[in-house]
Amino acid sequence: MGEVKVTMEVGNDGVAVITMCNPPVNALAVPVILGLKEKFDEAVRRNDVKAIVLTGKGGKFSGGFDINVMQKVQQTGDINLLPDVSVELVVNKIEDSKKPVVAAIEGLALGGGLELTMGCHARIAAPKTQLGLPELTLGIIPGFGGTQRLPRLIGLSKAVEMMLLSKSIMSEEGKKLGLIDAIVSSKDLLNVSRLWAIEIADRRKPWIRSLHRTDRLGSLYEAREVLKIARQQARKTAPNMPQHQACLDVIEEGIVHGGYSGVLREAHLFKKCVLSDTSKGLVHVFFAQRATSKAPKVTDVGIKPRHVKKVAVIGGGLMGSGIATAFILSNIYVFLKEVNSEYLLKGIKTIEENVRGFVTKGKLTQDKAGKALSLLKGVLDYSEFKDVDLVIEAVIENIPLKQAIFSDIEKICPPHCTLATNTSTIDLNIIGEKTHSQDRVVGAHFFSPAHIMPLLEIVRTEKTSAQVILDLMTVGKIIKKVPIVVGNCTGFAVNRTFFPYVQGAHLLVNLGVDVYRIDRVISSFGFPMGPFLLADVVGYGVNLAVGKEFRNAFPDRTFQSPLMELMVKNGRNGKNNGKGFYIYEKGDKPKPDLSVLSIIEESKRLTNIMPNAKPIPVSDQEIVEMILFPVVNEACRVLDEGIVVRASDLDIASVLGMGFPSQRGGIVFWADSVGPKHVYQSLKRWSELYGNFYRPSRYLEERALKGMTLAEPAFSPSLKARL
Ligand SMILES: C[C@H](O)CC(=O)SCCNC(=O)CCNC(=O)[C@H](O)C(C)(C)COP(=O)(O)OP(=O)(O)OC[C@H]1O[C@@H](n2cnc3c(N)ncnc32)[C@H](O)[C@@H]1OP(=O)(O)O
Repeated sequence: MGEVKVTMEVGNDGVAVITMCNPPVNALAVPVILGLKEKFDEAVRRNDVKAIVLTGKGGKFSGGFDINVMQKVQQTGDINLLPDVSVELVVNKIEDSKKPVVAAIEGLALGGGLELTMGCHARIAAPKTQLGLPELTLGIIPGFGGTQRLPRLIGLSKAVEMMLLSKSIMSEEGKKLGLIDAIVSSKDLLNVSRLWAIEIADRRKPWIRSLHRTDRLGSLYEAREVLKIARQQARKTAPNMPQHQACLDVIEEGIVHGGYSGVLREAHLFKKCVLSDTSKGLVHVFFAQRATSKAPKVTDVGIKPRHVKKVAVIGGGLMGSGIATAFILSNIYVFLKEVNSEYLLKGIKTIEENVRGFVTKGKLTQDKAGKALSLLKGVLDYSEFKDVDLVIEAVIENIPLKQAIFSDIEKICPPHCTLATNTSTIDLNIIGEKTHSQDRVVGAHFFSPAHIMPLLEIVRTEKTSAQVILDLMTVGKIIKKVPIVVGNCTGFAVNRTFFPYVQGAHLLVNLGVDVYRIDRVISSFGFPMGPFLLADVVGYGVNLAVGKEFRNAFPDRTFQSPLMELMVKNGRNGKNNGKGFYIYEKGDKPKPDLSVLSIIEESKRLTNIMPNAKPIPVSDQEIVEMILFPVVNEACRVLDEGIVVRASDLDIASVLGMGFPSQRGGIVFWADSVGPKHVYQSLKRWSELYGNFYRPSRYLEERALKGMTLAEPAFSPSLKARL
């Protein structure tokens, strides 16, 4: 922390170079902001300073305002912890300075970082510098004048797109758009910036205050049209994210009443957004995601990850081909193994389609797609396995088959090779039982579709070595996944925690609640879709198999719903045979298929759990709680058993693996904001009415009664104090 500072050096040319230093990304922590104010004052005061250059140390300009400060404000409610930057620093000390200021930008300028540069009178950047205003992903709006200056520099449409989609651009594009005045090599960056600053001072280059510009804004009519369309789109794509509308409001204020007025309104709404629940949730997710890269006894024991150059994937089904796609897209060689050429060709075709999908969506160039596919080789035997670094088995869930594969690969692969399985249900100790390499056996549980879903659950047994886990975590990040390290149990951390989600939905249906209402309520809570539409999309086979697994593992707390079996018996298997809870017509939203109601009636007759044979009355909130509190309850058991190392890993798992709304911060964070006591008391009441499925766990009960949060570690000081 001693390195957090702002320095100033004045050269013989009369240029003061002000440098921000707060490794690794020069986040604008409070001391940096105070340091900037002080140095700008000094530079303006000093007679030997003619012009100013603002830059960041270590090859990075700045990653933006320090998100830790925002979290502190959220935890304490003390808004005064936020320093006044937008007016006091950016307008008064930089933009309205008597001396010209040039930003010398390298590496990245994000959020508040980019906003500082836009207050300067010119921006010079190194090639491939990342520029963006990603604030909306944190539930806030840009707060250092970005909503006003970006549209004035690059035009309203592009600025709105960059802010609303939190889309960064590279300096090359920035130059074309007018955000960057010149691109020069990193080596020349400071020199060119100094000269540029002097030239402005000498009036040989224009002295431009971005906030005063209007030439890129277009007419008021045009601006209103752009904003109207953006508002409509945001309502559709980000219905639960109030910061999107707030951002557009603030932009409009500036267009109608002038930039300075916009800056003031922005500062006001920025503070409001910081204190919003949406931002609390999203800021939590930001830190929770970063925390996943630290695994105790793995990342803190001084070992270094080994390079994974070649990977073998066994099984070219949906999972195997998705996994192979993820690797080749990140420049890693993949051997895809199948048992016969028919299956192999099918697997390769799926991979080609996956890759083409990225090209169609504009996420990959044709060139890169070709390069990726050239890294794939289909094989029918193990001969290529002799020099692979990682094998991922992704065959059907069959114990003897998996055991046989693991004994084979143990013999053929080199001794350093990691032996991973993508099983989602089978105990890893059983899979590795027939090998002598249990220290190399690990779970690499991807989520379907594996080339798209960002979560990777790394499952360790008591025998898995730290090196193997570290290697998998590292390669996981290379293929752009977020790896969470978890322990071995039925369903591991993610499926196990979310198992009661489906169960709760089925219990409610059998208690008389309408399936379509359940789906509606769950999507308005923020899930991408409700549990029944999800079942349709995934197919009922998965649902039934997983259900059986959990019934066996946790017979005391599973609810036996006959509904899925009845659906299958009636020839229904969801979207893939066009017969599910919904009707699927091309180009249309799925519509309820009311002919399903008779099947639901039969299920209710069979379970016969409705009190007095009448549907139970429930509010929308109760629907959410009766489905999600059992998930919280299972999360508590997972925490209690130490299956995850920290509660926030389950938050990330729920957001990235299960579609839990990120603005609610993840399943445990949400439960803590609702209050463990309320969760506990509700479950207790329902367990008396509807049985064991709702029985509160020991962990939940203890924390609710002690007034603790679910997230705090068992050994936290606050627990000790209570003991
Ligand atoms: C008023 C203003 O408008 C409000 C704002 O500016 S809000 C902030 C806007 N900025 C952002 O959202 C950027 C967030 N950061 C990122 O996206 C990425 O960290 C990055 C692209 C800057 C760098 O990525 P990468 O090189 O992979 O490094 P990464 O591991 O993510 O980050 C390195 C460290 O910097 C920290 N960090 C990055 N940006 C930070 C920020 N703005 N504040 C505080 N810490 C930050 C990370 O938490 C991480 O810390 P850790 O090692 O202790 O976990």
